[in-house]
Amino acid sequence: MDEQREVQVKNPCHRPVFIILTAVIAVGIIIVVSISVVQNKRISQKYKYGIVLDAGSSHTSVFIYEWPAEKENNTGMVRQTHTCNVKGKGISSYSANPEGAGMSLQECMEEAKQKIPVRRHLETPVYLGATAGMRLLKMEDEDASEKVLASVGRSLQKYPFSFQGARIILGQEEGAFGWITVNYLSDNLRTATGTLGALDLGGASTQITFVPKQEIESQDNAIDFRLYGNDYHLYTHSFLCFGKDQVLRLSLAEKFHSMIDSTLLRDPCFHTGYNLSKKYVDVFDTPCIKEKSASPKDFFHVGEGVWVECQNSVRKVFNKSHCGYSTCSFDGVFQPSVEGKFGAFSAFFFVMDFLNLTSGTLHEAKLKMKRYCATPWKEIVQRYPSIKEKYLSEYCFSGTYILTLLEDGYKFTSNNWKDIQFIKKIGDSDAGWTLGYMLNLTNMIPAEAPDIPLMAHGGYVSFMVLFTLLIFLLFFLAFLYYRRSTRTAQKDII
Ligand SMILES: Nc1ccn([C@@H]2O[C@H](COP(=O)(O)OP(=O)(O)OP(=O)(O)O)[C@@H](O)[C@H]2O)c(=O)n1
Ligand SMILES: [Ca+2]
Repeated sequence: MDEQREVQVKNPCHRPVFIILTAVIAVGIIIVVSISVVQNKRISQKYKYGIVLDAGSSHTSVFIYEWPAEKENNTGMVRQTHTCNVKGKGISSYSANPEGAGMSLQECMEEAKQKIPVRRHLETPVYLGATAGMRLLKMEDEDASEKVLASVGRSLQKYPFSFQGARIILGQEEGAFGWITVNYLSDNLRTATGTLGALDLGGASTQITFVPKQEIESQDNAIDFRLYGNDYHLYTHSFLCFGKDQVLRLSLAEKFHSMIDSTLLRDPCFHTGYNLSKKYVDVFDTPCIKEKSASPKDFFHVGEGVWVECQNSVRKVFNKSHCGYSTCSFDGVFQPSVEGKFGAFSAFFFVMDFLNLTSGTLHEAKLKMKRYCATPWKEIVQRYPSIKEKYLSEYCFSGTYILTLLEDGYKFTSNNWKDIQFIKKIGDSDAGWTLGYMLNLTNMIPAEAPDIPLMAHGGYVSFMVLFTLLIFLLFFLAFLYYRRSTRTAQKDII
């Protein structure tokens, strides 16, 4: 009996060291398995989708966004996977035929059905936001604007997605969501290391949004956000009628008032040799022009190509006569001094990119514009045969308007000109208000910072390798210890 008990006591598996070693190994294996399960969930991740329609004054675009389902609240996770340009003009041009507005969206929405996996259709939200074109139509004919919105709403409801509404967004929203988009895509919101101002130029309105150093004197221009645990106090303004198509009309109307021969409009913002018969209504039929001058049905639009005179004529569009605040941009609108870096997108980019003015100094930009505007129309048409003549004819005017708006309107100078980056996209996604609008409506940007991930991928791999090696070492030590203990026990018995 005594002999048997002695053998049992000496069994090495029952010794404390061995038990501790086995427990450590077991815990180690559990940790390694748990971490690898949690970490590798990422591989089998599912994606979610969202659709935003940007119903602009000149055209409508459909944007499809995608993000990993489990990382909804992490910054930088949403990206644009597809975009479709609706054929034809913007929805506000369908005021006389509202049904046409809804029908115009069909082709792009069919495309969206193909691009988004069928199992995600029902839960995919669809938002339509209309901007300045519809704001102007509402001012002119509220009933027509409601019919157009109802038509696009009916059309979008026919698709298997989750329709969330079609509405005219406010100018402040357009500015603020554009700012959120560029800062989200640049990963500035999580890091809080400074933000990028946003400059958006459309056909019918333009927006400026940034974090100012000065106090915001007008409440209409102030917006507050708390994003990822940081507070932002933004200045924003949307100038209705200051999109480039409306300013062209304003500028032509201004020239009409001082014309001697009302059938001949001489224009320094168009190239020499440009001569086209245009309709008077095409200039004046907009609520942006208050004073309609009595003119004939048609007129000849004749180019003169003189940049300095063009800039003088564009300057007349900015009303600087009154300002009820310490500083104003124009039209009596309060604006603090521009601050920090800016991203300038949509027509700011299209025009400056075409004119090769996205880099260089303000002085160089002016010299290039002078040369470009003085180039005869015949030469311009030959140089750019693939560009539609209507667009081509307007670049001298548009470039001049952009330089004047930025320098005389917003008060950028040759010193901070380099702080303006003309951008189309950041990564895969277009700069514009649509992404910020969707992030806001889906609550995808939390007010407080989300939890930091367990560990970065590099750290995870190193941890797993080291931990596995450690477990092997422990196994080996346990084996050596077991062998030595059994040998000693056998010797003791003998
Ligand atoms: N490749 C392109 C695309 C567009 N445009 C012009 O740029 C202007 C504005 O385009 P966009 O930013 O798309 O304006 P919208 O969103 O339609 O207008 P808004 O924001 O004012 O509603 C329009 O005059 C359009 O003709 C351009 O010159 N070159
Ligand atoms: Ca726009």
